[in-house]
Amino acid sequence: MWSDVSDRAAYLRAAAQLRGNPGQWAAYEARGHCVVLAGPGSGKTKTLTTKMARMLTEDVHAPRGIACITYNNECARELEDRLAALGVLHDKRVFIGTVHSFSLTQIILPYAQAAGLGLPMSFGIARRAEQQAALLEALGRTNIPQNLEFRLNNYRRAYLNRDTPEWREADPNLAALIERYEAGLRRRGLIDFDDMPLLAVRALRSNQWLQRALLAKYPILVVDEYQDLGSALHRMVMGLCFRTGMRLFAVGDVDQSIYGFTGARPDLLRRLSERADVQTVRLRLNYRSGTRIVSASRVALAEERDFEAANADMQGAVFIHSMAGNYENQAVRVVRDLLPQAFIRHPGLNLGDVAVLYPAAWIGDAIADAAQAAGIAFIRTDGNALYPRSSRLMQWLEICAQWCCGGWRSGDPRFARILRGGERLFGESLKSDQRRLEFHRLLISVLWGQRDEGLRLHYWLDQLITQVIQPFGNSCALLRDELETLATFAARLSKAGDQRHMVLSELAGNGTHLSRLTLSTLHSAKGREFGLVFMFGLDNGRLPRNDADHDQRAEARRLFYVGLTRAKQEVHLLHTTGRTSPFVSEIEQHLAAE
Ligand SMILES: Nc1ncnc2c1ncn2[C@@H]1O[C@H](COP(=O)(O)OP(=O)(O)OP(=O)(O)O)[C@@H](O)[C@H]1O
Repeated sequence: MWSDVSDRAAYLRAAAQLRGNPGQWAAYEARGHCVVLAGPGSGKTKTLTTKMARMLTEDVHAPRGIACITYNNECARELEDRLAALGVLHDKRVFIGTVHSFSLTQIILPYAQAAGLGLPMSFGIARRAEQQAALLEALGRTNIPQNLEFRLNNYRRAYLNRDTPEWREADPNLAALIERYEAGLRRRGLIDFDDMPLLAVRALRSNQWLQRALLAKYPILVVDEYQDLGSALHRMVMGLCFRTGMRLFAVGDVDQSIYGFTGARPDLLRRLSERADVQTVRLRLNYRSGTRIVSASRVALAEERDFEAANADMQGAVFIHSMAGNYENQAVRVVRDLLPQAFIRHPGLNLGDVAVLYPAAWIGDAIADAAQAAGIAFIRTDGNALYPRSSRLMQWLEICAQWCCGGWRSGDPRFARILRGGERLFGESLKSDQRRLEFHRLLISVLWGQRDEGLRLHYWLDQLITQVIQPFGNSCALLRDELETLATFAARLSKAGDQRHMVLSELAGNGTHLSRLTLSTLHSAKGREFGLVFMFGLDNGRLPRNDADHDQRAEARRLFYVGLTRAKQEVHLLHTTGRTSPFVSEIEQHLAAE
């Protein structure tokens, strides 16, 4: 949670930059519902954060606040960082998080009983093993067929209203299985991840007073990356904003929709922007990328768009590399040749300005191994990362580590931020003032006593786990998954673990991206920007996949577009010789014709 704007000058300075762009300024000045629909690098996030800082100062007065919903915890962290840079401080006035966490913390936990959701007084969030046990029971089998969980969850997301005939008619067997599965979870006193938005929508639909209670708390709803958020959020927006009176400020880009496979519906954003009671703003200028990268991205998208680079003097460059050998051989070439050559062209950049992006996490293993062998520090943000980047507990530990590695002296991060983050995580067990005080006391004493960046991470973490995390976290139902993630990571740090040599500064560095090469899937790179981008593994059969149908091929094309548009100065498209992705071939033809 965040709060007051401590430094008005910071957001006013940011606003002065928007003034030169009529679209951004119109969005900044909008008083009613407003949707910003614009391409990559056009300043959607910049406009959103600056406007949020302004609305918190000028439009919404304490104790009321603003709820801001975004796609995942990584995007939420990006927004938190950008807001912090605008002087927006932490407290209870602002919610920033995913649809799931909004549903859980703002609707289900406070109102489950009053809203008649049929949940027990005390319920927990199902761990993976518990979900599987409930599903096996519902199936009456000993194994779960491949893809079933994926299909089941997509079905739940697609048919929100179970009172309609479609719920049962579209796939009667699946609908019945889901009902048995959910009943099994409830018997165990559990809800799962996908239950969260579903229960929240149900609670809102049948309780007008609940919509008004949320309006009282949050008169403004801000939504980032609208194209990737599914029907549940759209339903909430329809109810809360267009029937109950919350003001909506949403940004998104249909061309960057890359989560259709999880049930995201980009057409919902388009429909929203077509409403007569919504002011729709379109932005044309790309502030991020050089002119050559912008024109290559138009080719990549294969749709008529009028985007232009904001700075015509900045050309940027697009390189295509046909590479022999397997991914391991190719990765060595990236690390040994291409990366050093790029630094010679751009001596002002450092590793933190570079990303290697690839279509799937396993392809990233080759780059990670080559970087490790070459002694290059990197940070992985994909599924094969040291720990899931989406873990709020691990994100909090990263800032605790930063504080111990010098933040205590520089004020970056501030201890108040660590404290509030901790209070949010362990909130369930901090109900009394005395308990909260005890938490503050223990946390400061453990962190203060371990201010040494060379400290073995295993030792540092062990102190924190035994003295703070276990005493305050073990009784928190909402932390069960997170504690499992932490235990897995801690095991890797132990004497027999593959990460036993890790020191504190490495965990701190994981949270900053500074001076580290970023390794990421194309999906996880959404919303980010880098000076130099290497897109690795762009082979036919991988992007798009061999078995892709029409829609999947279109989504693969958008994914390619998202990757390409992360780059400011240079983008490198790398593919295996003889297996060029058709998307790369199109760019090749475009470059040849230039
Ligand atoms: N009016 C402006 N003047 C100068 N720089 C700007 C302006 N608007 C945006 N920028 C800069 O352009 C870059 C891209 O902005 P931002 O990340 O907000 O774009 P976005 O539309 O959210 O991009 P994407 O959809 O690709 O994630 C940032 O470095 C931002 O600071």
